[in-house]
Amino acid sequence: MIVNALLRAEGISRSFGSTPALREAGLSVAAGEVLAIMGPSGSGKSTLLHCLAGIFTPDTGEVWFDGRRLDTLDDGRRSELRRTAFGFVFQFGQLVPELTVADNVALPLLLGRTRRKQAYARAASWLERLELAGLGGRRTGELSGGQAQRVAIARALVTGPRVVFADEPTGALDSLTGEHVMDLLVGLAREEGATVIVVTHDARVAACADREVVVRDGKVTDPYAGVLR
Ligand SMILES: Nc1ncnc2c1ncn2[C@@H]1O[C@H](COP(=O)(O)OP(=O)(O)OP(=O)(O)O)[C@@H](O)[C@H]1O
Repeated sequence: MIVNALLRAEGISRSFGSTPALREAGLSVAAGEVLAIMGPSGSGKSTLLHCLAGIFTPDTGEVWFDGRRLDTLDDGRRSELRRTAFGFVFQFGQLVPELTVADNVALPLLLGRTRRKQAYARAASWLERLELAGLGGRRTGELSGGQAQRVAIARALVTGPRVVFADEPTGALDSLTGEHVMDLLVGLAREEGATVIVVTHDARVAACADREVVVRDGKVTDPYAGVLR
């Protein structure tokens, strides 16, 4: 197993009503690792991601982040941890349409009480890194799918997160655009030393990862497959 894992799930189970989504799933993720979670539709990938990120709490089992139990933190502490240590990229619908691109990227910093001027300066620098310079004043509805996903990546990375959670980040994009978006996400996260956990159906997306695990029937089939350390 991974010694000193940054993030670890141990025997986590979670049901929705009578539907079991996770059945004693286990997974360890090392700091700086880029991990792909694959598996059939309905196998429990998103539920696992949400439990690792503290969005859902498992019914049983434990989740540890950086040596601390995450699943037993109260809602306020878990949302603070999500805001400060984690970044999120979803398939779509994550940007606030009433706000401009720059507002969307600056938002997590403003919520964390960074001063306005500094927040917008950092947002502008991240927009540039994501090849979006000049688009800061646009409304998100005026963007292409690939541009919107790059804005979402800028927003996920602007706070300097330890872990970026991505759920089908290229699911709504054509394959060439998806590849470009993935290259930017993985490249920039590596530059920043962030860990990336990406749920995907796409083998080309998984190929960007250091390691790939498969979820089947609510379990990680071989949680240490491909572990090098
Ligand atoms: N909010 C929910 N309410 C009820 N059932 C849910 C909910 N979320 C997930 N489930 C059920 O839990 C199981 C696992 O779902 P999950 O979304 O984790 O799978 P997945 O592998 O991510 O699927 P997909 O690849 O299709 O997105 C499925 O049977 C699903 O129907």
